[in-house]
Amino acid sequence: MTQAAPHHAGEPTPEADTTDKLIEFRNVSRVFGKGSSAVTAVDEVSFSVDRGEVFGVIGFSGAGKSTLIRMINGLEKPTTGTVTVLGQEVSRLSEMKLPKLRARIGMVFQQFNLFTSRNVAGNVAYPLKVAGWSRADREERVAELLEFVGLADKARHYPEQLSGGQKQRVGIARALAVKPDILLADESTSALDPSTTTEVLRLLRRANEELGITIVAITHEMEVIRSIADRVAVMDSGRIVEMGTAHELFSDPEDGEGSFVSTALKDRPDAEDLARIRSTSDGRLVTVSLADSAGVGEVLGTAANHQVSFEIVHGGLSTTKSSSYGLLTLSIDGEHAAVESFISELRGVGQVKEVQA
Ligand SMILES: Nc1ncnc2c1ncn2[C@@H]1O[C@H](COP(=O)(O)OP(=O)(O)OP(=O)(O)O)[C@@H](O)[C@H]1O
Repeated sequence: MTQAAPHHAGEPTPEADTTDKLIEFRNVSRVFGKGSSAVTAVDEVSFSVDRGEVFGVIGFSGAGKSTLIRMINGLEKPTTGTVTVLGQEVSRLSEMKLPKLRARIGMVFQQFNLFTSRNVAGNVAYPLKVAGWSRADREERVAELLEFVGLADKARHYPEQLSGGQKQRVGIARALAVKPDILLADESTSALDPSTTTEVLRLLRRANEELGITIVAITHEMEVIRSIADRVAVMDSGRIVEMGTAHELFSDPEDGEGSFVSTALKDRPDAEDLARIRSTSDGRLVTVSLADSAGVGEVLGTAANHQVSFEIVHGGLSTTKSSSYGLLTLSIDGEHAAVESFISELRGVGQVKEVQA
């Protein structure tokens, strides 16, 4: 990346922030402990996040997601490698400069972390007070933010009077208060029920689309990635094992036992499903991965012309932030040659794999 020469030892100038790569990890590892008890929480990770992107990091518990996100705002330091945020190498910033960088990075937490003794307006105003905003400016900004998150009528309520979803909306308003460039969302919906999750995800999406804020969201919930992420990194044992657009990941997940995406999507029938399917149907089983669900209906509609019949025995169609995809398992009945010709037609709309029953 392009970066201006440091103006004195180890501290790049703020003007270095001219790049569209807001965050860059280069060969970053973080090891906790020493010797035989050492744990490599993050292992040789490299990726970058562009301005305006929603970047999701997903993986099983203990994969290293929290450690990774904490390196973005300097709460953790890499053992090796470099983390550059807004043009500045985080671990080289002085105690004086780190708070300035942190002020440009908002954070939303799983447990909301609101001040119970302050009301909603007081919680949202807090970072503005720390940043030295005048009372009049604070009041104006708080009103604007509460309007944005749909809680204008709750300004004088205390956190204990709010639902989980409302508390998280206060958390988001507070994180956005000082107009940061980056929002870090650490399992922001994990404590919420499904309908509240949707409401909070919709708000994060609006923050990205309407305010242009770059978001890094770490989660173990596929739904979060599916509905807001542009690009995704899948972490396993400290490493990034898959990375791509949300669409690539969902429409063509890595096969194999233990692959996070395959397991979470349950995209292919497992042994139990197969036994159930086999007890009711003896057709040829294939899985069709659709990178785009357009066209599949038309092909399925030609089954009768091919003199085959089929049944969708597993999977379905779904959408990501920007597109649709599908993973269908079909049981196809008919003469061998007819089934073959129907399958070759299916290959025109997706990737077809035989399912070994
Ligand atoms: N301060 C620490 N000291 C020692 N080990 C740590 C520390 N922080 C994290 N670890 C270890 O590093 C590994 C990665 O942890 P991390 O919390 O980053 O994973 P995670 O994917 O965020 O998991 P979760 O979703 O459960 O929080 C784990 O094995 C964890 O026990």
